[in-house]
Amino acid sequence: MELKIEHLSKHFKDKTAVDDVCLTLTPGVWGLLGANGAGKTTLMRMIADIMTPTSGTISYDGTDIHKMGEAYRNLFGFLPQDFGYSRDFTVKDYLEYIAALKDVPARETTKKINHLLEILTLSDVKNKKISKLSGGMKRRVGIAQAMLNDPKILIMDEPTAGLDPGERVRFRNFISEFSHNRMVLISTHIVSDIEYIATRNAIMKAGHIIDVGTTDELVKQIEGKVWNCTVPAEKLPEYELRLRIINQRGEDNNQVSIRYLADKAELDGAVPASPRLEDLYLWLFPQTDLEKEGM
Ligand SMILES: Nc1ncnc2c1ncn2[C@@H]1O[C@H](COP(=O)(O)OP(=O)(O)OP(=O)(O)O)[C@@H](O)[C@H]1O
Repeated sequence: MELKIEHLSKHFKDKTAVDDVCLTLTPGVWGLLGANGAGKTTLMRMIADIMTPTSGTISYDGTDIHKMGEAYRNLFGFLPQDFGYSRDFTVKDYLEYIAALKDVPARETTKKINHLLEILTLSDVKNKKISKLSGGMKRRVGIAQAMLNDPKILIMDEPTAGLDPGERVRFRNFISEFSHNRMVLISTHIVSDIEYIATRNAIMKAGHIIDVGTTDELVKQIEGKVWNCTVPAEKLPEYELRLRIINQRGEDNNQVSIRYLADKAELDGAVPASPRLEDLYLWLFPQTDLEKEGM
């Protein structure tokens, strides 16, 4: 089972949002990482077949998805950044409505909905109006609707936005289990949400996929560039100007433990740290770049 994206581009009037992207998705969880404006949403919308590419093709097991029509949609679940629902819908009514739209057989609908409500800890609010739910609950209703037809391909745009730490952990475990024999593509800029569950990651910058690999493969490129050091607190302002400090934690005796990115140690007593995906993300997307649109 594979989803092959070949030379896919999307041009808007004065903007190229996705630029000649080639990527082959295989079963497992795929993290799509990139800063704001990198083109993640545009790419996902084209994979979901709700936006027409300017050029390029997407094929599922060798068949162009446009030729598959309904058959492709039946394989597919999509959580957009903002999913639409009528203000008057209760959670249960809404999921029943989506199940009907997705041609889920009527005899399976109630069982499926109850199962998803339970896993996503929404059973207690199933008769509440969606408009009255918290942001995290609304997001979980969005996740439930995307999974109603048991999709073989599940695409989720920022699924963990608004989830609290407990909900994030449950989501990660749930998706990990669900991804067996399916393709799950998750876009996020919260790297820790996918670091431990992504089989592979694709990194997107300014419309291009700039790297693809397992977390271990990807972080190799910054081995020897991540450092830990404990420094006196009064030195911190000076070091903040000189170094790319990515984490700092106050210690006893007016000391601060810092983690920073640099080609060499720079400070006496610095020890190399094992690189993590978040370090790579910050290496590839320095804060100054993150503030610019399109990186
Ligand atoms: N309909 C549109 N018309 C014009 N430009 C667009 C349109 N949709 C997206 N863009 C531009 O294309 C670029 C990529 O946008 P996209 O939303 O795909 O990025 P993203 O990586 O999903 O960002 P975010 O994480 O903020 O959602 C941005 O510069 C955006 O302004």
